[in-house]
Amino acid sequence: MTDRTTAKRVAGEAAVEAIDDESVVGLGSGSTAATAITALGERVAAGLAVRGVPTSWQARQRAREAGIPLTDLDADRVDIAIDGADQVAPTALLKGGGGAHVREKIVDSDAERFLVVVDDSKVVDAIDQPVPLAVLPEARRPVADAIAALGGAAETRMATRRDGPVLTDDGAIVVDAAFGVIDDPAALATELSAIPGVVGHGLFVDAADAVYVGSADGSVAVCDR
Ligand SMILES: O=C(CO)[C@H](O)[C@H](O)COP(=O)(O)O
Repeated sequence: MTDRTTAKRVAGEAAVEAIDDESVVGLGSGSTAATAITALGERVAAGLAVRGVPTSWQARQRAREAGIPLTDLDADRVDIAIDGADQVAPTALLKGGGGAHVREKIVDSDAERFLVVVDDSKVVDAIDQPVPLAVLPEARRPVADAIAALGGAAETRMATRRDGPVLTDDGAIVVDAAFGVIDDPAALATELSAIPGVVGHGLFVDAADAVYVGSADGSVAVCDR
């Protein structure tokens, strides 16, 4: 097991301890959130009564395998969501490495409490990785032009196992928009949301209630936000 794997697992397991009986739980996407789904499945097997709301096809499959009963946002409000992130800065998260950021934002923002689980390599002073966008396919070129007008550079994320772009669970293409170091994530988030054809973006501003940061030595730092 790699150091990074241990760090992710302990963060996921620690966050799952915060889930109360009878909760509706947002189930995040990605490898770190997967450790929380596994740990939650173990608590369900031990008698915890919860219902999960998956943030992606992947999360749904993992939850089924873990034995977690599922519900949806029509039927239930989310009490607590646990999700990963690609970067964690003081006032914002970057998400969408797996292209699930639109559904993740819907579920995570519906939650009464949103817990982020990361290994310690994800904590940064400022977000500097490209921002994933979910874009309607017809809007690819106009969105790229709008990103350029904001001083960024847009690159369509291509699939590795087939010819064509990466598609989200909802059929949007994923465009990664590079801006270098993002000094004002709130302002950029507003600008990205206003671009026609952008279904959603991976900047989550002031969204987390707590961040669980796992380390390779098995320790977890919990940072309330
Ligand atoms: O936002 C996400 C998917 O869209 C993931 O939560 C994010 O990419 C982190 O993934 P991992 O825990 O595998 O590093």
